[in-house]
Order: sequence, then C-alpha cells, then structure tokens
Amino acid sequence: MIGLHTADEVRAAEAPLLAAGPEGALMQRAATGLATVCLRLLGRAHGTRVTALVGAGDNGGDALFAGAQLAARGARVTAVLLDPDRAHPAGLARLRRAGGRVAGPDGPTGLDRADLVLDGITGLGGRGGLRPEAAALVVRAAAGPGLMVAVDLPSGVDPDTGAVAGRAFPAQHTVTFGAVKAGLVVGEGRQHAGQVHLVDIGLAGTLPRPRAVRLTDDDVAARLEPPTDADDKYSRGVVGIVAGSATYPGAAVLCTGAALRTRPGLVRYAGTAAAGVRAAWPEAIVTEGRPSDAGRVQAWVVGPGMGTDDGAADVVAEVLATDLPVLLDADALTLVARRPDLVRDRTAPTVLTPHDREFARFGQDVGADRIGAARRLAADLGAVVLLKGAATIVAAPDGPAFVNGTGTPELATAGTGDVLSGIAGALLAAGLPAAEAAATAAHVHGRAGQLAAEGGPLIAGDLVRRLPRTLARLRRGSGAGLGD
Ligand SMILES: NC(=O)C1=CN([C@@H]2O[C@H](COP(=O)(O)OP(=O)(O)OC[C@H]3O[C@@H](n4cnc5c(N)ncnc54)[C@H](OP(=O)(O)O)[C@@H]3O)[C@@H](O)[C@H]2O)[C@@H](O)CC1
Ligand SMILES: [K+]
Repeated sequence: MIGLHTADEVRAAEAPLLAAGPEGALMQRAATGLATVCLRLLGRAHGTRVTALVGAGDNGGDALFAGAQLAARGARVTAVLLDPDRAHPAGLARLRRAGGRVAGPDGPTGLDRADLVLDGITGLGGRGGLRPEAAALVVRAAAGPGLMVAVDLPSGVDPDTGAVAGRAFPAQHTVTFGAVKAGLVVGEGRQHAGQVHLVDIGLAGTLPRPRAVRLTDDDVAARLEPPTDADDKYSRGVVGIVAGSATYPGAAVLCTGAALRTRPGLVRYAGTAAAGVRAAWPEAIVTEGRPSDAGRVQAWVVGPGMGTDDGAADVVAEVLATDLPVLLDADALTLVARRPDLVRDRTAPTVLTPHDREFARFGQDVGADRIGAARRLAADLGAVVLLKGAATIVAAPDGPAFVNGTGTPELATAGTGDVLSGIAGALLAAGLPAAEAAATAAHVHGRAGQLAAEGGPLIAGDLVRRLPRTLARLRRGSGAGLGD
C-alpha cells in the first residue's frame, strides 16, 4: 500500500529531522534525488538546457541546488527568479558557483529552447491559485519544448486535496519528497502531476499512519485469492443482482456478466430483465420475481437501470431490510437519497457508488476536497462511499480512505459503472470487508479498462471480456503490461 499524506503530516515528520541537523541536510537529499531523476529523464547532462522557475521559498531552494548539480555536470542551467531578493541564498550561490545563469521573468529565460523545465515556484507552502506573474511564467513554460518536471508538487496544486484554483504547472513528471502527497493522486492534481517519483529523504520513521492509501497490484492480488480444491460454488460466495428492466436489459446483462467473470461461483438475478440476462448468461440463476424469490445469496447489488418508480423503491427497501451486505448503484442511489434512513438503520455493510451528480442528491456537492466529501457522506450514512472520478475514492466511516490509481479516460462511457458494481458485488459476496471490496473492484475495473483500451476505444462489454485476463495477470503479479 502506498501511504498518501497531507502537507501538515509531512511538515511534522520533517521537524525532528530538521532539529537534529545538520542544517540543510534534508534539502540536500531532496535536491540530489531531484537531480538524479532529471538526469535519468534527460539521458545525459552535458549540453542539455535546463530552466528552473524559482520562487522565494524552500521549493525554489530545491530547484536551485538540483540545478547546480546539473550545471556541475555540464548542463546549461538558467534560474528564473520570481522574487530575486528572496531567492534561497545558499542555493543561489551554489548555482552561480556551478556556472548557472540567473534571469528575471522578463529576461532571457531560455524557456523557448529548454530540454527540461524545473518548477520550483511553490511546494508545500503554496496557497490558493498561482499569482499572475507566476501563472504567466507557467503558461510560457508549457508553450515551450522542455520536459515539464515539478519539484515536490506542481505549483498551483493544493497538496492535500489536489484542487487547482486558476492555473497550475502541468507537469509530465513530479519528483516528490518524503511521502506522496494526497493532492498528487486525486482531483485536478492527478491530471497535473504526470508520473510521480518518490524520493526518500528519511521520513519513514516519523510519518504518521496514513489516513489515505493507494492499493498496488500486489495488494489487490492478495485480495483475489484463486479458488482451492476445497471450494464449491457456494463457498465462493453467491451474489444476487437486481438491475435493468424488460425494456432496457443492458445494465443487468453487464452487471451479471461482470460478477460471473470476477468469481464464477454462483450469480443469481432477480428482476424484469430476466429474459435478457438468461439469454446472455445461461450460467446465472434467473428469476422474474422479487429478490426474496431468488434463493440464498451472500451479498446484493441493486440499482443499475432498474428505474425509480414505486416498484423499484419497494425492491430497494426489501433488499436493504436484509442483514446482508448490499451495494447500491445508479437508480438505487436516487431512491435512497430520498430515504437515507434506510441505509443509516442498517447494521450489515452498505456500499454506495455515486458519481458527482448522484452524490449531490444526498444534500451537498462534492466540491474541491473529494476525499473529504466521500468521508463526510460515509460518516453521515454509516456506509462505505465509492465516489467515482478520474481517481475513484473509497471512504468508510472509519479507517483509511482508498484513492484508486488505475484506469483510463476511455472508461467514461455508458455501462462501465454497471460492470464496476458487478465486480464489487462479487467481492462482497466472497467475504471481503466492504471498503476493501469496493477499493479492490475499482482497481481491477481500472486495469481491465487499461487492457481493453490497448485495442482502441472501449465499450463496457469489453471490460467483462477482459476480466479473466486482468485477474490472471494481477494474480501472476505481472501488472507490468497493464499500464501504470
Ligand atoms: N522543510 C525542509 O527542510 C524541506 C523542505 N523542502 C521543500 O520546501 C518546500 C516548502 O517550502 P516553503 O515552506 O518555504 O514553501 P514553498 O513551497 O517554497 O512556498 C512558499 C513561497 O511561495 C510563495 N507563494 C505562496 N503561494 C503562492 C501563490 N499562490 N502564487 C505564487 N507564489 C506563492 C510564497 O510567497 P510569500 O507568500 O512569502 O510572498 C513563498 O515565497 C517543500 O515543498 C519542499 O519542496 C524539501 O527541501 C525537503 C526539506
Ligand atoms: K513546485
């Protein structure tokens, strides 16, 4: 698991190391790590052109010291000082000694010919949208040819929430120090960070237990145990699905297929799309009746494409009245947003899987702090909330939140949510704790999307077809080839 930390946590973890000295040691570690990544990205230093954008804080200091190391190896380094009187004095002196040049924002910045641009405008100390002069420099850097490398985090990105108010540095790579900041993997921060490289500056012993984490392929593989000889179709968990309608059976077919392909134990379907499901998946046990007619299950998935009429409301209430884990998606979310006590009154686990508009039906917009929003709704309802997005978030009333790291923009297409619900339902029925089931499902769904997208634009059925291979690769530990 990769811990995701806040700016305050990182600063608190640095404090004892800074006090223990020697002065500047942490910044040297950070700058050396940064220069090492830059060298790897450039392939060589000699003859390359590097422009460092330097603010008045320690983030600028990192950029100056790293720039000095690159200059010492033969790079032509220009430091553009946003506030010349306050630039890190020791860093500036080191850069000059190494042969680096210094310019103001209106001077010869070298941005039009740079091989690499270092963004040292703001790091953990940045507040709000970038100021106009810094924003203008970022626009010029982005228009030039240089590889865009952010120091610690892209300037203009909130380190905790990933929110961007105005303009932020659009990095292709971010070299971050001590811990991955949550803002690098969520919201707009994720779009601005590019590939994240973590430099160890020795904080492992002083960082607190993270309040948010990202699962790795190995973490997910450990939650996807293959069946053993002792398993039968019941012991692997039976999932019940209520979805779709006679006129629109698609959601039911996708959701049932995803559940079958995730854990081919037993999948029961109950509802008016029965004929469509039976035709698509003869392996499922299908009834036109109510959930109570379906037979024994270990978890329910309710909602995709079922409509929001009184009949649907009755079915949702019937399922929520059981003492089984229940996943609520799509139309079921609209229905429970009108009667949230149906969720609050439960003792068995409940998982809700809203996108932003569905989330807002519970009374508050998601806003800029997506992890915080998911946590608040989870606490209010006493349920697990899977908030869909470019980085899907899973929050429970207690325990760490999960920020998903897999996926592709190609997943933004009809029916992919129905597939996610089917995967998560199968994992709930298999007995995974609700938040882990939801987070594992989001990871697998994203990997299936990446695999499917290798073949061009994807449709939701492609995900179902790719699930066996996705799961096999994750279990084999060869996430490589599935993309990052
Ligand atoms: N502690 C350590 O030993 C280590 C720290 N490390 C490094 O230090 C970084 C934190 O440094 P920091 O605290 O000095 O703050 P930093 O991110 O440079 O920003 C402050 C500057 O930004 C300015 N500014 C603010 N908002 C702005 C805006 N919207 N638009 C434009 N400007 C804005 C603000 O201006 P002011 O408000 O003062 O006028 C001030 O000049 C951290 O991220 C890591 O890189 C590593 O070396 C590891 C060891
Ligand atoms: K930065």
